[in-house]
Amino acid sequence: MPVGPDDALAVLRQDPATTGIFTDFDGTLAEIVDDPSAATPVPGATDVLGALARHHAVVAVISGRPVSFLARHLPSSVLAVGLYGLEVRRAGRVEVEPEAERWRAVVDDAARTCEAEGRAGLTVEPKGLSLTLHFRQHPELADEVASLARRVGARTGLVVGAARRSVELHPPVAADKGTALHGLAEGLGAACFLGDDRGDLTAFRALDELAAEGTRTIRVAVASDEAPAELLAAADLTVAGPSAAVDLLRTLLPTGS
Ligand SMILES: O=P(O)(O)OC[C@H]1O[C@H](O[C@H]2O[C@H](CO)[C@@H](O)[C@H](O)[C@H]2O)[C@H](O)[C@@H](O)[C@@H]1O
Repeated sequence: MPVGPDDALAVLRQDPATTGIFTDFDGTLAEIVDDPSAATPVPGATDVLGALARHHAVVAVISGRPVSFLARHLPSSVLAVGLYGLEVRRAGRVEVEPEAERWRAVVDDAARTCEAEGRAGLTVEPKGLSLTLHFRQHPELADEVASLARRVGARTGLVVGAARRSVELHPPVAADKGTALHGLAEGLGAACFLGDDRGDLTAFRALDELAAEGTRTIRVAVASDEAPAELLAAADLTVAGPSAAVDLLRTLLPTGS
């Protein structure tokens, strides 16, 4: 018999002390906005994450953003995993994937090249160990930005990935949202991940691996007209947007908290 949303989420409520809550940031906790620096969690997001962190084994935001950005928006009790797993803020300290560190100068150089060679309208977001090339406000630049990213990637060794109305360049290091989630959730009784974009698929796949190891898992997709079909197809549940994602998270709080 098919289970409804409430039944699916019940596995996340049974034992908070052995349950991990993992979520993406942009498009999941924050509405998508034109200016990347203006993104902010929707009302209630920060409070619910802080409340969940009081009861659950681990609550983490796993994002393409740097932890310096996430830290400004999240309570310190919430683990911030930045740059698709290259950075973690734990107990106020930032740990960086050692293999990625030597790419910092390469990323700086790539950001300068993109600023110099990109057409007016391209927004370059340097993030330390990776960078994002945004064309949300100029969709006509999409192909040109993709080709600039491929060119810079080929010259520098950085790996190109697509994101919502943007292209990203990452160090060729074996880290992504999936490896981050797997490392944090291993051994837990239950875990979920909420995400909206293709970069979140690795986290869904990590949940598949954890499920094979015995963890009860839930994948939540945040729908939008930019959501990849593969993400929606892989989800156990779909919510309409960030406010609905926060409503879902609120239902995971123990009664009376
Ligand atoms: O993993 P996430 O937390 O989803 O972060 C992914 C990227 O999100 C940001 O870009 C996206 O959101 C912007 C603000 O709404 C929007 O303008 C842009 O079009 C989206 O691609 C962020 O700027 C990137 O650094 C993150 O990697």
